[in-house]
Amino acid sequence: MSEEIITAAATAWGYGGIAIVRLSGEGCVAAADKIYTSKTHKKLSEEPARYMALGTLRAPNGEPFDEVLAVRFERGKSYTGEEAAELHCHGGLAAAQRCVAELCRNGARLALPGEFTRRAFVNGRIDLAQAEAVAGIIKAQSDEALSASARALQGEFTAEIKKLTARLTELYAALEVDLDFPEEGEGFLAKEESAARLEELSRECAELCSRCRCGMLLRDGLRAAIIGAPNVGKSSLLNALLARERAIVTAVPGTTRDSIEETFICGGLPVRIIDTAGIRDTEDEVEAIGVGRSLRSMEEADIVLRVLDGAEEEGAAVLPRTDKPQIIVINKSDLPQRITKEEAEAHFPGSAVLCVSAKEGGGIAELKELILQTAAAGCDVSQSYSVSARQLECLARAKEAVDAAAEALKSAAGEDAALSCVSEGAAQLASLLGLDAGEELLDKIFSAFCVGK
Ligand SMILES: Nc1nc2c(c(=O)[nH]1)N(C=O)[C@@H](CNc1ccc(C(=O)N[C@@H](CCC(=O)O)C(=O)O)cc1)CN2
Ligand SMILES: Nc1nc2c(ncn2[C@@H]2O[C@H](COP(=O)(O)OP(=O)(O)OP(=O)(O)O)[C@@H](O)[C@H]2O)c(=O)[nH]1
Ligand SMILES: [Mg+2]
Repeated sequence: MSEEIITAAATAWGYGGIAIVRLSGEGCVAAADKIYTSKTHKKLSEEPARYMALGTLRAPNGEPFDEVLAVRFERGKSYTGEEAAELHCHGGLAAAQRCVAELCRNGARLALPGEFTRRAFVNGRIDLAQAEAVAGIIKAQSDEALSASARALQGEFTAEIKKLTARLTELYAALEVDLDFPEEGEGFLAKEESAARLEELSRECAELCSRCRCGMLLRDGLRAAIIGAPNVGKSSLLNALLARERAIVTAVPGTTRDSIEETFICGGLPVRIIDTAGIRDTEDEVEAIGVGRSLRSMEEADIVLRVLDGAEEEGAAVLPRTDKPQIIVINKSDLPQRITKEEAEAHFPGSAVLCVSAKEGGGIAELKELILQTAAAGCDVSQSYSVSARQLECLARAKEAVDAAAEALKSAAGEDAALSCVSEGAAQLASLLGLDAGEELLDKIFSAFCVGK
C-alpha cells in the first residue's frame, strides 16, 4: 500500500519537558533512519518494535541536534494501523520543529489536523464514534467529562448502537416476512408485537439521547450570565463563585462596565460565568454600551442568575424578563432583609430562589448545586457519553424514524411504509458509526481536531 508518510508534533507546541514527533505511513521508519541513530549505532528499523531506544538526531552534515528516545510500530500494531514511529525529543519549540523539518526533507509531509486519527478510522481500527471520542478526551476539563469520552473510546457507546441496529434489523426481517406471507411465515410477528417492539426501541433511543446530551454538557459546559441592577453584588457573586478576586467590587453603582467571562467547574461541568454591567437607564455612553452587552449576555446564556439586593426594596421589576432557565439570587443575606424569599417566588413564578451572601460566602455552595440541578436536570453523569453533535443528530433521527414506523403500522400506510422507516432508522445508526462516511464529512470532522492527533 502506498500511503503518504505524515509527521507532526503530537505534544503541544510550547515550553515543556518532552516533545513527541510522530510519523505514520509505509516507509516512515526508513525516513526516521535518515536522521536517527542509536547510541549503539543501530537504525530504528533494526530495533524491536514497540521498544524504546536511546539515540541521537543529526542534521545532514552529521551535526547532532537532539538526544531522543525513539520507538517504531509495525503495520497493524499502531495507533493509525499503519507502520508508525515516534521520536521523543526534548521539549520546547526548537528540537521538535527541527525534527519535523528534517523528516519533511526525507519524504514525510506535515500531517493535517486529526490525520492520524482519521487514518485509524479509515484503516478500520476504530469507528467514527470512537474517533470523535478521542477529540472529546482532549477537550475534557473534568474527571467526569473525561470518563464520558473514555467510555465511548472504549467502544461502550458503539456497542449500544450496534445492539439497537441488530434489533432494528431483526424487526425489519420480521416485517418483511409479514408482508410476503401475511399469515404464517417463519419469524411471523403479530402487528401488536411489532408495535410494542418499536415503542420499546423508541424509548431506548430517547434514553440514549438524553445520556448523550448529558455527556455533551459535561464536555462543552454551559453559559451562565449574572444579571441585575447596579450595586446588587453581581461582581461580588462572580468572585465568590470563582473563589478569587477576579472583578472589581466597589460601593459605587456602575462599577462594572464591560462583561467579564471566567470558567469554574461545578460537579464536573464547566460553567462559563459572565459578570455584566448593572442594568439601568443611563446617559453615560460607556455604561450604556455595557448595558447593551449585559442584555446580549443574557440572550446568549443557557441559564440566567438574576441578582437582587436583599437589603434594598425595589430593583427587581425594572429588569427585562427572560424565557431562559433562571435562578433568582437574593444577595446580601448578611444584612437586614427587605425582600423575602416568598416575595421573590411570587414575583418570578417557576424560577428557583436562593438567598446568599456573596460577601461572606453563605449559600454559595447551594447556588452551585442549584446551577447544576437547573442546567443538568436528570443527568446521570456516570451513565453519560460525550458524543459529538453530529452523532446526537443521527441518534435523534433514528428515533424519529422508529416513531414514524410505529405511526405507519397504526395507519393505512401499513407495513410497507413501516419497513422503509425501520430501514431509515438503521441507516442513521450506521452513519453515526461512520459506516458510509464520505470524504467531505471526514474532512469536516477531522479538521476540528488538533494537528498531531
Ligand atoms: N507515546 C504515545 N502515547 C500515546 C499514544 C501514542 O500514539 N503514542 N496514543 C495515541 O495517540 C494514545 C494511546 N492510544 C493507542 C491506541 C492504540 C494503539 C495501537 O497500537 N493499537 C493497535 C495494537 C493494539 C495492541 O497492541 O493491543 C491496534 O489496536 O491494532 C496505540 C496507542 C495515548 N498515548
Ligand atoms: N453586606 C454585603 N455587601 C455586599 C454583598 N455583596 C456585595 N456587597 C457590596 O455591595 C457593593 C456592590 O458590590 P458589587 O459586587 O460591585 O456590585 P455589582 O452588582 O457588581 O455592581 P455594578 O458593577 O456597579 O453593577 C459593594 O460595596 C459590595 O461590597 C453581600 O453579600 N453583603
Ligand atoms: Mg459589578
